[in-house]
Amino acid sequence: MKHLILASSSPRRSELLSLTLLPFETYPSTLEEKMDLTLSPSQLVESLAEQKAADVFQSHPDHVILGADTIVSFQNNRLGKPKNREEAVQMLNLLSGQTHEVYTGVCIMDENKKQLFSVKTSVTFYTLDEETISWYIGTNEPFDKAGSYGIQGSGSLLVEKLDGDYFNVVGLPISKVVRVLQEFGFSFTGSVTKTDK
Ligand SMILES: Cc1cn([C@H]2C[C@H](O)[C@@H](COP(=O)(O)OP(=O)(O)OP(=O)(O)O)O2)c(=O)[nH]c1=O
Repeated sequence: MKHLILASSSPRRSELLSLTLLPFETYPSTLEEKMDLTLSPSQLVESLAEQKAADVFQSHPDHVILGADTIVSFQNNRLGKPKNREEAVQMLNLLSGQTHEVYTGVCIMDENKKQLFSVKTSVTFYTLDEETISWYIGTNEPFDKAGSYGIQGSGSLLVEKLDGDYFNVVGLPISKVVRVLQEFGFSFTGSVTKTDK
């Protein structure tokens, strides 16, 4: 059985992949992410996920590599991580009272094959006044997250409703991921011994 590598520095992705109970190592890619605005949101996240996986595959060609990328898409805007407080304020104002889409692209590859897919989740925000936005930025949550919020943290207070896979918003659509990992020989159902009560 080949070893699995998560090509990511995201603690959330690591936690979500741990839910499978599969052993894996983590090697973040050093790729500098560029937003190619000629691509659709799903093409963009798939392309970035593929670049991250391919980057780590170069130094670990005998492993199965999983790369992922998450962006927030609202109308013609593609929102990654904010560079500073001003950008975070802008993004949260843009998303206030609106429904946006979160796309996560995933690339799983080894020396024989490559699987590329993306998952979309729609998220609706309550209307956010200035005070709420300032309070939320003060939590420091926005700065390492696409769209300037974390649904798994205090960002949950901004969200009115969601349509789709919650874990996709957090950075990895784990139930779809394990099904694709099965095509690479990993069995998540075989990784635990069940005892009947
Ligand atoms: C919208 C949203 C994003 N995010 C996170 C998931 C991703 O970690 C991050 C988007 O940045 P990414 O560039 O997808 O990932 P990353 O830089 O954190 O990690 P790596 O490239 O090494 O894999 O935003 C949340 O944690 N919660 C949310 O609600």
